[in-house]
Amino acid sequence: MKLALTALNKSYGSHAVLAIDTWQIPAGIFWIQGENGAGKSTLFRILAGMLPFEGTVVLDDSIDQKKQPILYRLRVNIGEAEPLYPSFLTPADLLHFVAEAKKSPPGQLEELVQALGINFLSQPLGACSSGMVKKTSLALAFLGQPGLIILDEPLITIDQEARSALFLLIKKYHSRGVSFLLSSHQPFDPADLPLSGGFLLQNRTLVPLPV
Ligand SMILES: Nc1ncnc2c1ncn2[C@@H]1O[C@H](COP(=O)(O)OP(=O)(O)OP(=O)(O)O)[C@@H](O)[C@H]1O
Repeated sequence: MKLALTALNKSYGSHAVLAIDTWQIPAGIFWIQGENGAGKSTLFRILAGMLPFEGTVVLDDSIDQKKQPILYRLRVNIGEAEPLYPSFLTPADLLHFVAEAKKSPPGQLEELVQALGINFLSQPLGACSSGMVKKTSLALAFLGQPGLIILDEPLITIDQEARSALFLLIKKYHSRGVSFLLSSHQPFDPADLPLSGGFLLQNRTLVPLPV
């Protein structure tokens, strides 16, 4: 997987949030850091195809998000920092819907449910704790056959067991060729996760950081 951005600009009204001339990452696991309000979630939502922006985002030198939106969205998944879902839906409803939309291979959904300890499949999300909702969102982010999985603050609200399960899943999918973009205000322990590189989002652009 290779991701390349060119002349990417994003503003909310008159508030400019991102101005990235060029940025490229090869396959790997990358940590994006930045202060509160630096624009990490905005960048992640743009990369996931959820927000309009100026510029180009291209995967593997060939899949342009704006020109091949369906193919692009099959290859890029996101787990949002603070996911919000309709309260009447259950984790099972969401997981089955997304599994179908993302062309999930047989057995994948069950494997993710088991790995993340989602033993509340039929409980409406409105009655789930924030950690339960977050675990559901993390399972959703792995569904299908993505080349890139973006996880915005994946560690918030989940317990130690789920955190270990998540690190194992990231390593397993990475060994199959999936790349990851992660944000976290807490550092990742190299014993938990082998990072390929890091970037700081500052002054609306991305600066490489030593890992
Ligand atoms: N929908 C929106 N409308 C207007 N401004 C927004 C919107 N979403 C984000 N912003 C602004 O864009 C800037 C970047 O926000 P963003 O959520 O991308 O930052 P972040 O780096 O993810 O922050 P945090 O670490 O606090 O989660 C902030 O100044 C924020 O107020």
